[in-house]
Amino acid sequence: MSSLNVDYRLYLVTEAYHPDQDDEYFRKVESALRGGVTLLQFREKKASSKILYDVAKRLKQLAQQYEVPFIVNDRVDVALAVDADGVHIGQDDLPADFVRELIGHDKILGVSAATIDEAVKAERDGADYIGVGAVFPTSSKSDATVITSEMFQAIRERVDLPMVAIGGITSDNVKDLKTFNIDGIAVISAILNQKDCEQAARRLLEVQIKSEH
Ligand SMILES: Cc1ncc(COP(=O)(O)OP(=O)(O)O)c(N)n1
Ligand SMILES: Cc1nc(C(=O)O)sc1CCOP(=O)(O)O
Ligand SMILES: [Mg+2]
Repeated sequence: MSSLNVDYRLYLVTEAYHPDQDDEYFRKVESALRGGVTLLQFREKKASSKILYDVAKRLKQLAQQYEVPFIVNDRVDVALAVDADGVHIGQDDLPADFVRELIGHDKILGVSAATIDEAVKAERDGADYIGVGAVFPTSSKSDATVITSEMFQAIRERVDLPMVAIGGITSDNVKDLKTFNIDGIAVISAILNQKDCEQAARRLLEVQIKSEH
């Protein structure tokens, strides 16, 4: 586990970089950062390694400008190449204990968990946080399965790590998560599919704060 103090409240996960919409992609991410995103994940499933490297370098620079940690999804090589602040891996990616060895203890390691066993193992393997979902149906990840609120609660009770909820979260349904004692939410479409990403991010932060009371 790293000793970094991370603010997990609003975790933006990126999607679908297209070179012909390069300006729009970075404009949206920067707008969201202005709106108060606290953590940024580069998630790109289809691009070449060269594009991943170039885009990751630019996103890392943006994140640094807004003093937000920069995490790379899946690709430990890309994370190391751009000296990202951390890596997020799932159950089909490299094993978490091995990734922890590769990245060392000064980097953030996030692991996806949808069961108690996965969450307990993630903690044992050195994860700094777990991403738990999908909490609602989502069209942003084709193989995401919605977990029950009982499972979510059971994971919360068994694991001491910071817990980020993901999947189908919007400013309308985020209040339904308030009983789960989460440390933050991770979203793609609730920010990036909105016209005004800055406003969308602000609103998500506001609703979270309101639903704490
Ligand atoms: C914060 C966060 N939580 C979960 C995931 C999902 O990771 P994974 O299960 O590896 O699926 P892909 O995102 O790689 O398709 C995540 N990316 N971020
Ligand atoms: C990347 C990801 N992982 C999930 C999981 O359940 O592990 S759901 C998901 C997609 C999140 O996108 P949106 O906020 O648009 O629903
Ligand atoms: Mg993955």
